[in-house]
Amino acid sequence: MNATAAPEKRRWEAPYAEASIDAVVRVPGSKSMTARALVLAALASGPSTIRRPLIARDTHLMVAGLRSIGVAVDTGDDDAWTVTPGEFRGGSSVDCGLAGTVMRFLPPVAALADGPVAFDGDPHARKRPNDGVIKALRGLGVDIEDGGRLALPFTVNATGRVKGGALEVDASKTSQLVSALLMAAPRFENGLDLRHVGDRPVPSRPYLDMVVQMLRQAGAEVDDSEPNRWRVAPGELQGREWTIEPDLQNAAPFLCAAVAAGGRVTVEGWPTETTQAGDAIRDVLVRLGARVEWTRGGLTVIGSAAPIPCELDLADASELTPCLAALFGVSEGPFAIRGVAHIRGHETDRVSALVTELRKIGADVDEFEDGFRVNAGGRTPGTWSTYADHRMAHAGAVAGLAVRGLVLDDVACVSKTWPDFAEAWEQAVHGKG
Ligand SMILES: O=C(O)C1=C[C@@H](OP(=O)(O)O)[C@@H](O)[C@H](O)C1
Ligand SMILES: C=C(OP(=O)(O)O)C(=O)O
Repeated sequence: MNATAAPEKRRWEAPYAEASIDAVVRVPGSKSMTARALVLAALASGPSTIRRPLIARDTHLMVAGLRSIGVAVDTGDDDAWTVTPGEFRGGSSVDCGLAGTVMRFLPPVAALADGPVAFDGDPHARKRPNDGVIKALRGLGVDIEDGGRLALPFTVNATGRVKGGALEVDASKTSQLVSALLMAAPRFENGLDLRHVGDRPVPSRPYLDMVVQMLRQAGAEVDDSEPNRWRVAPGELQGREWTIEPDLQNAAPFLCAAVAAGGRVTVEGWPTETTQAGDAIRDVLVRLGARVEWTRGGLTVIGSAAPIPCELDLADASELTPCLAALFGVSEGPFAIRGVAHIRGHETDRVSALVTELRKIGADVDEFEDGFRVNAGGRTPGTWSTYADHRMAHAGAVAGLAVRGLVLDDVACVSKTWPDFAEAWEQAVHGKG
């Protein structure tokens, strides 16, 4: 199997919860930390080791992209990848798949190569917003050929140097624009003084804490003391050893299962301190009435009889939207999720996709520009479409716990961040996890 290719579709009947759940789950490494560790390692002046990396399509695409511009990445040991940086080569091409991290993080790195680097991706990747990255690099003096599309496919006509300096961007469509520029900034001649000037705030802000923390760990000087402004001094990044935390976004559907089906779910190795946005699921589940406890094995959630109605603003943790929407879609309600207009630009238009699928299972749902309200849940069986989006598959799995006979039209899309998700889910629902 080609680990970077879009997977062949696979239908899957989501397991129905005949009884309450009692599972212990080990989730793979964080996509966002693995992506940042790879990029920072490539930009460093010496070799790095990445322990417990996420092994999935998005991180394989990142590795392949880095290799194509001349970075040596050894992925022979699943528990420790090693990265040996080199001069960035032009005359190469990068497949972004459907990975936001690849299509945003690699163009500023490629701008430091000695010639053109071409970027393209899956059909839907061409529809995801990338005007921010293209405009920002142009603002820094980098030539980009995009046929006027301001989106994939495009070519970065790199000359080996980026001047850097002051730059204003509108990062309201994706926080990844800021992360991308900050990581490459120490290698810009004048560093970077970046300001977000959009009308709407930057979404998914914990990811900015993550990038700043990881940059500092690699030896960069970063000043983020002013809101919406980040200053990065020019300088060398150090190679180092990175240890990747478990992915809390991917843990969230399992924790939601304890509420949807009743019972208890423990996620092993939950970090007590983290910059991961997915950590917000703990507070959300408490608000819904679940018990959330630290246990020696990790974090345990014990589901309540029925989730307590509420309205959530998930602007900072919007990847939780699909699995929570599914939980709400099979519960009494009402529940609302707001502040997530930007997820219309994720792997699919998630607001529209969730509203469509929840209505198919019989839920009464109102759609807003920035979210939706589930007035009452439903339990009608049928086909749940996943739109090539891993988190729509996670959502279908959560809904399927309560809807007997719910069939996902494709579960293979989970390969983006967790190729074995369906097996782990079946194990959690049917057997002792
Ligand atoms: O920087 C990152 O690793 C990510 C930032 C977020 O992107 P958006 O700001 O586009 O939501 C998040 O949704 C994505 O899955 C990962
Ligand atoms: C939005 C997501 O991914 P990406 O990194 O492709 O933006 C996601 O994983 O939910």
